[in-house]
Amino acid sequence: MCSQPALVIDDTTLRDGEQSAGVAFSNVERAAIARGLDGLGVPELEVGIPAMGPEERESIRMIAALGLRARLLVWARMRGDDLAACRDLGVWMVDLSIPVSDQQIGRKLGRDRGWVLACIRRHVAEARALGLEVGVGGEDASRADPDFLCQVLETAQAAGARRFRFADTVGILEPFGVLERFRRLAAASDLELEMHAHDDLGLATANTLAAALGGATHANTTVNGIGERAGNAALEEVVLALAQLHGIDTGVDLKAFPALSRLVETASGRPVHWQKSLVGEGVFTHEAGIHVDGLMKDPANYQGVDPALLGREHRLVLGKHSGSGAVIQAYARLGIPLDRERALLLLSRVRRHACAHKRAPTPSELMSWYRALEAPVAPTVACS
Ligand SMILES: CC(=O)SCCNC(=O)CCNC(=O)[C@H](O)C(C)(C)COP(=O)(O)OP(=O)(O)OC[C@H]1O[C@@H](n2cnc3c(N)ncnc32)[C@H](O)[C@@H]1OP(=O)(O)O
Ligand SMILES: O=C(O)CCC(=O)C(=O)O
Repeated sequence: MCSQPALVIDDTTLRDGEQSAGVAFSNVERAAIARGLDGLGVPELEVGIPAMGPEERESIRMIAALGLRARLLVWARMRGDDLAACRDLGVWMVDLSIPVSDQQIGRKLGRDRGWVLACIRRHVAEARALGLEVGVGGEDASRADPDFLCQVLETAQAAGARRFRFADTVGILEPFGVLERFRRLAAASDLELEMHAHDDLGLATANTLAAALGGATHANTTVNGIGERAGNAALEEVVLALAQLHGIDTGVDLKAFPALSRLVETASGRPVHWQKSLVGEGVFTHEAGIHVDGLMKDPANYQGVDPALLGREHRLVLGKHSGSGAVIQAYARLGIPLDRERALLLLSRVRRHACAHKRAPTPSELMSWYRALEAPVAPTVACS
């Protein structure tokens, strides 16, 4: 029997990720993304919203028929019609979502806390009767009264839920507050606890890590961090940071991640920034002379993250900030040994080129500068 990883990734690229404004995956893309995630060993996938209609339900059925190893979840509002739409889809679990902050209970639904608890009692039991595992999605949990949140968890557990999803719906938490909140919830309940973080303040990954330290058993992620507004916690960041910083295993192997990242980038039409951590094209590319010198002596000098974990490698390029060592190395790769004097002459050529063109020189440009340097100087013809 497989043992459960120390923290279970429940990736929501196909639900919250697709909620990113303007994104709509085709069924072919949805299947490819699901397969890609499954291939990395992501154990849970949230794959859609059945209440959206027959096309969405068909797409969910199609993913369920792929025979993936991952357990599949769907998202639903906590109401009878949404739940009815979750029948016979071949999924394992439903996340029944209900607002838990007074703000949203009152100003979005026009209800009160008692109504929320009554809904949980009723609909969790109904979902269980349909043969579904149930997570209660606490929408806007970050703005909820902590005492009420404990009541929600107690009610959810008594009604037969196995999990509570803590949603920082508007992305306003910071790691210290998350740690405190999860410690309290973990002490108050036996439910699985899932963190759902948004990146409005650039803290989604940090908050997910804090939740893990505070007792979260599950975490929502998306590929490249796509999702509502500023997006969700990025799968690649959460997996790698949990492992590297806290020794927390998710069972997810990122060596093939760049291909999935590119697939989601293309299918979503949301370009990955050149400097986006771990997957950006430039994040293992080095130009500055001191860094390149240090890396050539020992990668550990300037390596915080091993690119091999993502199936990538360091790339050294020449530019305005290069040093002579990098020039010697670049010419050595072209089969040309350089002494330091020539390297310095060519370095000034490299710098002029970088300032004029804002890019690294090509091998043929390097060759032509070298040839110009080596060309015999034409004799000066004296004018009579
Ligand atoms: C924070 C999150 O990310 S939650 C997930 C959000 N995702 C989406 O909205 C994407 C998919 N959504 C949809 O396809 C549609 O919005 C649907 C099918 C869910 C609902 O469509 P419609 O019935 O036309 O309603 P519409 O979207 O205009 O408004 C949402 C309704 O849901 C209600 N609602 C919102 N959350 C909940 C909840 N957790 N439980 C019960 N009702 C809820 C709202 O009060 C509103 O109802 P009202 O019209 O009676 O005031
Ligand atoms: O209630 C949930 O399941 C979480 C919904 C969500 O995506 C959010 O609140 O950001």
